[in-house]
Amino acid sequence: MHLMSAAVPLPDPLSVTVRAPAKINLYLGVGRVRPDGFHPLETLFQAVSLYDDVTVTSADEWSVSTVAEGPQVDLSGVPDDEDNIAIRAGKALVAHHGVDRAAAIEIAKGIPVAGGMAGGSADAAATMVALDRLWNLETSDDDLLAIAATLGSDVPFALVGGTAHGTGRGEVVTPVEDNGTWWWVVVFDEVGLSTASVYAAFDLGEYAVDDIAIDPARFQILRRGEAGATMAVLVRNDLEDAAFDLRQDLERKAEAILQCGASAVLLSGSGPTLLGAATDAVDARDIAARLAERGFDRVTVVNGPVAGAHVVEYE
Ligand SMILES: C[C@](O)(CO)[C@H](O)COP(=O)(O)OP(=O)(O)OC[C@H]1O[C@@H](n2ccc(N)nc2=O)[C@H](O)[C@@H]1O
Ligand SMILES: Nc1ncnc2c1ncn2[C@@H]1O[C@H](COP(=O)(O)OP(=O)(O)OP(=O)(O)O)[C@@H](O)[C@H]1O
Repeated sequence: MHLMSAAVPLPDPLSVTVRAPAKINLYLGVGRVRPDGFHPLETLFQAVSLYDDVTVTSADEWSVSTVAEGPQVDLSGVPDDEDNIAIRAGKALVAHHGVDRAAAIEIAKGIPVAGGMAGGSADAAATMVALDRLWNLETSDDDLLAIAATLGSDVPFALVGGTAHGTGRGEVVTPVEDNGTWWWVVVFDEVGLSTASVYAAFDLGEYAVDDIAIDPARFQILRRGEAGATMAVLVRNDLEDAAFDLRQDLERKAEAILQCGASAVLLSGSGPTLLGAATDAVDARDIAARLAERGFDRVTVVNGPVAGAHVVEYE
């Protein structure tokens, strides 16, 4: 697996910008909680066309600043200190190489905060790739993936992108053949939902089932690229009932998305973002327009799969 493209044009850039995608879980099977507090997962990740851009510049000390790119992004929950996962990622990379360096990190955030689309994980992945290029660290793919896993369960996938099978607590990522282009109507929420609280509600509701394995038919749908009508057969999210327990309004919202023409509705990761499945781009825009008519003002259209963290600017 090659996360990094081979050629770096110049030795000492002043700044590097890396783009990392949001993710959705087409399938999210969740088992009973493990002794370490995490839940075993069987998941199908898909990277979708909603992004955070992270720019890094060498500096005397670590800093991070964030700007919102779009009305779906409320920055109030984003730390501007060392709690920010981007700084944690930078420090983890530096520690791995045993070098004493720091950087100013600027995040242009298009992925909603605490929306279940792994925006923080995207920032962590983007920061690592950007710093690796800025300082020519030549970190191996395996090392990047290993460091990513220490930062969060979703971070390795943000490096890999595309469509992938996630196992373990989600951090073990294997690319999956996906020949389709999948269109989704994304319905954001005004209030975020904490991932840990949704997993806690999952335990409280005793929602774990014995069989979380992904059946071969789902891999076949992806391989054939049968988007559209088959999406309803493909999607599953075991965290849905737990998220609906915490936020009763989400179930009504999900019904509205179906009434507006989506062939299936799916909670994005731990929510509260909801996804409506569309057959193609035109269908997706029609569904989004109908939702807008019904007063949903935080709606966008995305497609997947798209690339994982990749350099977009090198100065
Ligand atoms: C819901 C998903 O987005 C689906 O991909 C992920 O499982 C969440 O991944 P993440 O946000 O990167 O989560 P982490 O930062 O690793 O963990 C945050 C918290 O979520 C819970 N957690 C996370 C992953 C997992 N497999 N089981 C869990 O129970 C734990 O309470 C953990 O303390
Ligand atoms: N760079 C960052 N961007 C967003 N949130 C961050 C960042 N660094 C730390 N955080 C903290 O992490 C919390 C979760 O952020 P994030 O936006 O990644 O949630 P999420 O999309 O629901 O995650 P996931 O889908 O992986 O469960 C935020 O509420 C915030 O307190």
